[in-house]
Amino acid sequence: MTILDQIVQKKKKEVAAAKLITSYIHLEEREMFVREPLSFKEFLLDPERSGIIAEFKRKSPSKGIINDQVKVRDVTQGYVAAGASALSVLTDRHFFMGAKRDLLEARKFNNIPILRKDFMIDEYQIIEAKTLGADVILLIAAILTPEEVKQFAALAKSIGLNTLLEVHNLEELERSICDNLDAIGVNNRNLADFSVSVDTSFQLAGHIPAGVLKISESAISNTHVIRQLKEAGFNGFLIGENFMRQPDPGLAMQEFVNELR
Ligand SMILES: O=C(O)c1ccccc1NCC(=O)[C@H](O)[C@H](O)COP(=O)(O)O
Repeated sequence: MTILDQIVQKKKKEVAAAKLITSYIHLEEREMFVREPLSFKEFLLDPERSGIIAEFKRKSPSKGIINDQVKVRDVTQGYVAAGASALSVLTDRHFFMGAKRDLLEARKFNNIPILRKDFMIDEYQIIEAKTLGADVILLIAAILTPEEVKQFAALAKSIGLNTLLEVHNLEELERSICDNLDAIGVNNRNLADFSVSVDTSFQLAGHIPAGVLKISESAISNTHVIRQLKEAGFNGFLIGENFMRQPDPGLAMQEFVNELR
């Protein structure tokens, strides 16, 4: 491909993103849109932090209500004080009792990367994620074609967002790997039948290419597993229910992190 072809290709992407931005963003949301997202890698690889991506999750399809008595501000600030490397905030309302305003609220009071935890199936949601103050988007291989993963990751990169690709098996991993991924997360929960096994992470660890962060997601409930996952090369650990089940999730995380040290 000639330089001119490359310039034109890049320009097409830039223009496509610009068109989406102007058609999707209301004036008052533009301020957030121009905010420079934080680097997922920088925070996850910071040895002073725990490696934990702490999730705000009121409810889930597999467990029903987990905790609907706590406030986003209290929980997320508690997580940050306990040494979280990043936050994860569910924005799906119907299945998780999440809300877009939860993400806005978490952004307002915290200065570490925030993952918009949702089911991204359209470019619109990626643009929207940035207007809500997210730094990282989630692409779930099980619900996207390889072309969509590639296209969405490229769009995210073009507007400065980090991308976490979530896989559950080798087939999903191999078919979905592409450029512009910052992290690959192995979900220990089978989203089809909700069964959980951390062995899924150990099985896929060696197949994740160097240069992207390795994240283990779901069903992590003790520090022993984290030590084993670290030995297997994982840089990040997404934890929701284990903390959210407690009346003070931030305090629960602080005790967990103390045990990890
Ligand atoms: O958690 C669920 O029941 C669930 C069901 C269907 C799709 C996604 C689901 N969870 C999203 C997640 O990935 C988890 O919230 C996240 O990894 C934290 O898991 P956990 O520590 O087990 O709460």
